[in-house]
Amino acid sequence: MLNGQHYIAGEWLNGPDVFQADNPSTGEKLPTKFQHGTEELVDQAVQAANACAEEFAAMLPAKRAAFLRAIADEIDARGDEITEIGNLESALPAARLTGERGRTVGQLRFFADWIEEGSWFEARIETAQPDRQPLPKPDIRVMHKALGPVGVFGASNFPLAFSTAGGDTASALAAGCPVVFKGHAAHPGTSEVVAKAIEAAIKKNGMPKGVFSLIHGGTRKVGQALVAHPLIKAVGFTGSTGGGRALFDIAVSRPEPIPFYGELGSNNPVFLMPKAMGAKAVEIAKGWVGSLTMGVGQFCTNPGLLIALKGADLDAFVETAAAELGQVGGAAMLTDRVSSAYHHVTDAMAGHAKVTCALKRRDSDGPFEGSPAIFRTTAADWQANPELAEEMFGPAGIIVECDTPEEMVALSATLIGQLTATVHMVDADAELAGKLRPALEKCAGRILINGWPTGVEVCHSMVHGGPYPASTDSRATSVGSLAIKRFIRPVSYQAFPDALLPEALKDANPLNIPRLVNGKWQMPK
Ligand SMILES: NC(=O)C1=CN([C@@H]2O[C@H](COP(=O)(O)OP(=O)(O)OC[C@H]3O[C@@H](n4cnc5c(N)ncnc54)[C@H](OP(=O)(O)O)[C@@H]3O)[C@@H](O)[C@H]2O)C=CC1
Ligand SMILES: O=C(O)CCC(=O)C(=O)O
Repeated sequence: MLNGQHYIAGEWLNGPDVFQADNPSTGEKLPTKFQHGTEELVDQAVQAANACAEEFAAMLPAKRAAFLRAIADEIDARGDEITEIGNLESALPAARLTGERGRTVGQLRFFADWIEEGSWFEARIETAQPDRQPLPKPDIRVMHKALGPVGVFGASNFPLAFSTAGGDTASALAAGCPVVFKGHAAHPGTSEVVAKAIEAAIKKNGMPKGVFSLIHGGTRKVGQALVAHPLIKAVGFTGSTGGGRALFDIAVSRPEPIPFYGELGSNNPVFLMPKAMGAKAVEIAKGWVGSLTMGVGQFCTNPGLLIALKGADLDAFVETAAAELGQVGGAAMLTDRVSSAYHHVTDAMAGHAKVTCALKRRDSDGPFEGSPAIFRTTAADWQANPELAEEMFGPAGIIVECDTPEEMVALSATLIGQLTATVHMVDADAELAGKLRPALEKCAGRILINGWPTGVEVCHSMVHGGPYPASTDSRATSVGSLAIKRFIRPVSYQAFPDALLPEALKDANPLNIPRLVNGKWQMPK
């Protein structure tokens, strides 16, 4: 049974007004009335987070790891409830939500293992050389410490893996940062059930109450107040370029600017190499359709921009893709806003003088409907008309036709920041693919060969980010163990007596973690 309340530092609280989530499948309001957030409630949550920030940061990794694992267990224990409400609020099918839950709990357990392993501290020790000439060298040690309370914004398109206990929350808690989570109005019930799982884990593990709060929105002031709050030390965000940029501007304009890690939009260009197209255009087209339509195309990794040589192979590709897409019906998108934005951008594309429409349908008049679409243009027109590079968040792609391989290479050098870039090739395309690599390294966070970018693997070598506008900080990732780096900072300790040092830096290495000692790695016993 949902209560519709905010979860603030261990209490379930009301706000001044209420909102209801939409059921995207019917367009009707769901019954639960959720409380609006306020600036006062944001302050209450952040104050509580700040009050426990030092204790939480100083906790031994094993204790925080047990907490993360308990959250995962509590989410699993509510699996059916989460799938049921998640489906009503997002229209995502049960199988997708079950898979996303697996990714979410897997991510929490992954971070638990990672903080226990200990190399994330990046502990380095340089021992003193009192006799060094001309000056003695002091003992200097460094390790990474939690930044303090972190604000997290849930994404509409991943109600679990990029939401309440999703990647940003998991990496911030792993780092030792209390989290104040701003829920997405598209799935407040899903957020409430997951917050109840976190509440249970807090109680079972004796965590301080301020370590996690969920505050619903209902008004933009909530998110703005969270980013502007003087005690918030960093923000994690997944969403639109416009929303992310507005909040980024607040974060960096504060009297004390803070890091804002926004994972924003991307076209995810895919280069179809000529020899690969000659050998398997139909197979590649089928793969593209699968990736393009996954989750009604509502992935920031959706491959929405294809670049290929014009000719018979490309025509066969488009024919296959259009036929395959003909089998994929339109479906309800996440929100009215997402669906309206999709229709707006695809209508503009279809009406553009420099674009040919290879496929565009509207399968129903439902307010949240989104149907597949394919557009074609030339490389010259694509480059001369920047509006053709606008992200189409949904199951739509634009194919850019090049006259020559040289034109493909030239186009690659004009790409703006991307989460991913993909090359489909066979061995005989290696020379051309090699020429693309420098430009793709420059624009993208992840480069794939013969794969599809949807479905980000949670692992140690993942980068889910990229140069702006794909993200607001190209040095960061929001998925994988490197994500913890966003919420920690290095502190050096000079000439500290052993007893005053944090555990990670004590001579005896009580945490048994890898450390760089006088320039040489010492591995745990
Ligand atoms: N990069 C990605 O992965 C994603 C991109 N998108 C893109 O975003 C579009 C809209 O989807 P949505 O998920 O709602 O993303 P938004 O960016 O609109 O919203 C994300 C979160 O940020 C808040 N927010 C947005 N703008 C502001 C602002 N100016 N001030 C304060 N808070 C703000 C929203 O609050 P509130 O709910 O109150 O508006 C919400 O909590 C999609 O059509 C798609 O283009 C969507 C999902 C993922
Ligand atoms: O492709 C994925 O698995 C993740 C995509 C993503 O981060 C997003 O759509 O927000």
